[in-house]
Amino acid sequence: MSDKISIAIGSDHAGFEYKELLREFLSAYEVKDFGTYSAESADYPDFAHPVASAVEDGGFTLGILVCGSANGVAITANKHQGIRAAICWTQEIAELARLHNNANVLCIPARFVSTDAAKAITEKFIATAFEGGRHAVRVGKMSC
Ligand SMILES: O=C(CO)[C@H](O)[C@H](O)[C@H](O)COP(=O)(O)O
Repeated sequence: MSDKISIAIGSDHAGFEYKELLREFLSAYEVKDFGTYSAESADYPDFAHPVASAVEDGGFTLGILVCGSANGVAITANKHQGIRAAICWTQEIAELARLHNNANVLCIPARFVSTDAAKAITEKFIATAFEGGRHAVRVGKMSC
């Protein structure tokens, strides 16, 4: 994994513990934590929007968002024009999200994957590059 990659990370209460673990796991990278900062109940858009904006603005290479199902953070992040947020629950899905979809925000469903799986998914997502070619044509047709 390259140390030039910068990562914006965020979660709600359901993803808080996983976010903290991932932050430690990603200590070799430049990581900015956009909250939440405790396990107290919180609203996922309050963290998904800032992470998505940070990636959309070009300040960070990738984003990582964690909530219970990952649906809320993914739906929110995908409202941003420059964002391709993908829900990943296996390493294989994470690899495909990068290879084929050039996903730039990884969304992890904390209530449905183990902490070890979350780390492996994150590692795969970061380590995999976009394949381009026919996939670039398709990704280019995503915006409306
Ligand atoms: O999964 C989520 C959104 O897609 C959130 O993390 C919440 O956990 C979910 O909405 C359930 O809310 P709760 O307050 O934790 O019951």
